[in-house]
Amino acid sequence: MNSTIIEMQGVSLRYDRRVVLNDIDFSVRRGDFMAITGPNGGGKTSLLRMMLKLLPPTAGSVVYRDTDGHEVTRLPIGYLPQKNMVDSRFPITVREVIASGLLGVNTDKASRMRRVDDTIALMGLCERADAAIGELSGGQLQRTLLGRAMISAPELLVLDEPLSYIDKRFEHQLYDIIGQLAGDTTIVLVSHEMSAIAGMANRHIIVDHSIHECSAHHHYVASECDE
Ligand SMILES: Nc1ncnc2c1ncn2[C@@H]1O[C@H](COP(=O)(O)OP(=O)(O)OP(=O)(O)O)[C@@H](O)[C@H]1O
Repeated sequence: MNSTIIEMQGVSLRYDRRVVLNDIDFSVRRGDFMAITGPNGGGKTSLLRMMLKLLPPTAGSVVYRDTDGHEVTRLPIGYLPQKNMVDSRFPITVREVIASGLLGVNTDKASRMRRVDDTIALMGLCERADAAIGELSGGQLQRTLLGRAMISAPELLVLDEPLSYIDKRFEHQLYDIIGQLAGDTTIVLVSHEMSAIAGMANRHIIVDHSIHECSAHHHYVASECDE
């Protein structure tokens, strides 16, 4: 089995003359739990968006590989974007948002509805299931989007700041959920609060216009991370 799922080669991203990411060579392997941190504006979200092929790099290539090592155009990916990238004025309910994570997944209606109900319960949203997303608190919206990202049990889960707006009680539940997925699901997670979640990851990355891979200990002290 080929373990590389995403391969980035010579990837750069520029806006006009401003270099956001410079000549990155980087692979995600199947089963990795990759924790990414770094300063504001360092390029973390841009890196994720290029990994997801939502943003084309200025130079270089992003390639997806199947388990035989063949290049494929698509992968089953669940994505939790940063909350500020979601338009909460859109007239759609919690249940509909979570169910939209199953679009393109081939299941019958009964099991689809069961999965939606189970995910709503897992995210602690039973009482808000039929609320419009514009009526939710920040944490409830975050849990709704997390439910959408996870409901299809994707091969790769990309989470941009999953802890933002989340209260302490759900934070611990989230660690349990992610802990259960880790190993079977490849996880790429961006967070500024690395304390608890970094301990669960097997790879630790600092993104500051380039990529530094470190030991877990060094994750807390970016300046020690020079290779
Ligand atoms: N569409 C755009 N046009 C111009 N510049 C952009 C655009 N999108 C992002 N940038 C710039 O690219 C840089 C990297 O942004 P990015 O959101 O990737 O950083 P980040 O590491 O995720 O930051 P944060 O920790 O604040 O979330 C920033 O300087 C940002 O202003």
